[in-house]
Amino acid sequence: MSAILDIQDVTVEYSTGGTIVRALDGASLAVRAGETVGLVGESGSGKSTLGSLVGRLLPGNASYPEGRVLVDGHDVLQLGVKELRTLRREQLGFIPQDPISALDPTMRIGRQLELALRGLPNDRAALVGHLERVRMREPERVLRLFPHEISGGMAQRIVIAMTMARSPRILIADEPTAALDSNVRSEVTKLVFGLARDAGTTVLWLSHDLRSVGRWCERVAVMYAGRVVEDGPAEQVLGSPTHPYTVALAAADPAGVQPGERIETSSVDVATLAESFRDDERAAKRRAKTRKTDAESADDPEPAPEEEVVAR
Ligand SMILES: Nc1ncnc2c1ncn2[C@@H]1O[C@H](COP(=O)(O)OP(=O)(O)OP(=O)(O)O)[C@@H](O)[C@H]1O
Repeated sequence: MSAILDIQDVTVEYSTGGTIVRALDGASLAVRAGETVGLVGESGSGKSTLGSLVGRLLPGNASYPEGRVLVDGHDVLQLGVKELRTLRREQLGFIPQDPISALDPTMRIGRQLELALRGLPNDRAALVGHLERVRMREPERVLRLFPHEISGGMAQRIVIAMTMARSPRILIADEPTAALDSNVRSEVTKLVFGLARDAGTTVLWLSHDLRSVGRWCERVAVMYAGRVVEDGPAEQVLGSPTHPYTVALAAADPAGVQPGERIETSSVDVATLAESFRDDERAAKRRAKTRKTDAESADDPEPAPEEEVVAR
């Protein structure tokens, strides 16, 4: 089966205060329709940048000089504004880490949900139905509330309801449970994967939590220094990691798999691991070189101004 999402050798650079940070450095990932892929990696490895790039939702200081991103064959980085908007609305769904910031603080939940459902049935009964799908208690009352009157868990359920209402072909969830209390995390995770399965939605789940990735994703891709360094079935990548970085990540993750449960680190040659890790660090430093730029330089590509963030 061909890929519904095909990220090919992409480079992304952020320009800040006269310096350039290379956040993606030849990242590639192909995902087939219906797959659930966990994208893991330490902070700063480029997960959010890769996720946002799929919808061309990067901030204005980002440029992408190399590579292609194909969503169902559409070349996202080359699309015109109108086509891009249509692609986002019809094919993509995003769930951010901080749900409150995704909601408009000045508008009641009901009105926001109604707007998110434009083009679909969005009468009162439909709105209540969407909140019930995300197991919201007292949905009628919640529709009348403002974002500051609800908890983070409720806000995330609302964002999930808005996102999944359109049954997106691809869902990009960027650490969607990281800001939630631990007691609601697994419930929200289960909810997202359940709705995605029912809709046949492909999931790209960005996370630090190897345990939850191992439980919910059939495939795992590991990012390091702006590229995907290991990719395969979850059992294989988490159970017998081959790249030294993946071994270290699995071993170091406190929320990850218990020793002896799935990750076997005892067979790793620590000296070899440390040496390859140093090699990786040196390579990463070279790649993610933070070089001085001349703000006036005509050679610097103008960062592509992004249009409005996709309506939620
Ligand atoms: N808007 C920005 N401006 C400048 N640099 C940025 C910007 N966003 C991200 N970066 C840099 O790009 C690199 C990759 O960041 P990114 O957020 O994609 O990584 P991540 O793996 O998602 O990290 P985290 O798990 O902490 O969210 C980092 O060096 C980060 O500091």
